[in-house]
Amino acid sequence: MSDSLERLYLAVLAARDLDPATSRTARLFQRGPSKMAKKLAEEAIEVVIDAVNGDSEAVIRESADLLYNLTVLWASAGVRPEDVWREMTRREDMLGIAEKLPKSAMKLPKVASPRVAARRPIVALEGRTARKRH
Ligand SMILES: N=c1c2ncn([C@@H]3O[C@H](COP(=O)(O)OP(=O)(O)OP(=O)(O)O)[C@@H](O)[C@H]3O)c2ncn1[C@@H]1O[C@H](COP(=O)(O)O)[C@@H](O)[C@H]1O
Repeated sequence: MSDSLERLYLAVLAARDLDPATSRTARLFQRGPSKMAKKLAEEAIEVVIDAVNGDSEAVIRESADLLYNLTVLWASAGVRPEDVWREMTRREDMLGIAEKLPKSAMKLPKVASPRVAARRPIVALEGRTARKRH
């Protein structure tokens, strides 16, 4: 999926300078971040409504529109897809462990490389009772 989004992002960047009369993307850039944000919010609401209605086909279509409008907003905000993937990896490294660790074990190592510092130490779990002692 990230390949598709990255290709779309590059297409959006390329379309930014096209004629707004023929390019929706160029028109969105011409109208600015508030219009982009409005479209993104509209798409998010359409996804929600279709999901609540159990219309999975519509959820698929509106999700593609949502992702399109998201990449346009990323481009406008100077955010690249790889910036988002990096943050998702950071969370995957941390939250995947943090959900199981008792709070006392979540002290970051004092000195470490940025990537290691971002990871919480892995400790042997003593089962769910470990949480109750805090
Ligand atoms: N991936 C998309 C893409 N997905 C969705 N959309 C447009 O976004 C619309 C969905 O938003 P809306 O539901 O608000 O559409 P709408 O209600 O018809 O439009 P408005 O009345 O709200 O303006 C769709 O109808 C499409 O027209 C897209 N428009 C362009 N792209 C890609 O963006 C690149 C640049 O294309 P242009 O913008 O056409 O230059 C190309 O790679 C395109 O494939």
